[in-house]
Amino acid sequence: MGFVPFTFVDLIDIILVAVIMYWIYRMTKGTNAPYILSGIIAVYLLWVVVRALNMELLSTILGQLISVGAIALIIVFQPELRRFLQMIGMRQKHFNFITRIFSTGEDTVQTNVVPIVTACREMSETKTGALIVIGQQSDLRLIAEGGIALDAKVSTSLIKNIFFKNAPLHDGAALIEGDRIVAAKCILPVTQSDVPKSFGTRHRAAIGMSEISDAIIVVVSEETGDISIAQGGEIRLNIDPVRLQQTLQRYLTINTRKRSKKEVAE
Ligand SMILES: Nc1ncnc2c1ncn2[C@@H]1O[C@H](COP(=O)(O)OP(=O)(O)OP(=O)(O)O)[C@@H](O)[C@H]1O
Repeated sequence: MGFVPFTFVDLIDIILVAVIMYWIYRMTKGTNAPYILSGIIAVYLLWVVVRALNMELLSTILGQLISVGAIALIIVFQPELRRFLQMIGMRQKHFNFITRIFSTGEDTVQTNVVPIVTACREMSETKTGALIVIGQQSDLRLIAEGGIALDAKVSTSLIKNIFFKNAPLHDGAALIEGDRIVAAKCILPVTQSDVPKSFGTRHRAAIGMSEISDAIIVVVSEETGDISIAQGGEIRLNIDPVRLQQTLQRYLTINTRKRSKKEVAE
């Protein structure tokens, strides 16, 4: 018996399936979707077996179930599909070839974390609620467009002013890119993952935003004054200002290094 021929197209096929499976894993991490998905796969496998055994009645019933399956999938996985579309919407800024050619390098200005950390420390002391998104490579235009455009230099006073209780812009998130506060009063996507019941919408929005982009989100709790930081779908609760500064600097440095490596490779 000879070997099954393995072509270059088969290799691409396997890589693409692996990438899709990884995406599905990332999008469904922490939700009930994997259980539903395994149920669907079980029904499908049963249908294949039943058909192979020529069991007419069962095969017809399962076949009918599977034919309406596509619509059922869209309904069941609506939150995940939504997150997936948002993820595509917030693709990397440099992914776009045309943008890369015409890029002036302005978007690589490093964020100075010191005024942000000082503002968070002072807001923490006064228990002023805040939600700050620090953008990196993901394109956050959609988020900025949902808020009020600002385009002002990052400063401690301005951040505190935005989140000052009852100030017109205090509700929602402030978006920082490079050294500018791009917008305030932005609405972030709330996570659909399983998070502790004690998490309110501000913390859920921080996690949700970090799931669909590479942004770093800093939260100051209005209830406790605690500072938390969300990145990559994970949230680190109650970190002190010194740790906040170190963590922000580390996240931003990692990304800058990744970027310069990419630029060298290009
Ligand atoms: N999707 C969202 N996008 C942006 N900001 C949001 C969003 N959801 C809630 N917020 C902000 O969070 C505030 C409500 O926070 P809430 O008390 O529900 O959350 P929390 O996580 O318990 O935070 P805290 O510890 O500060 O009370 C809102 O007034 C609004 O400013």
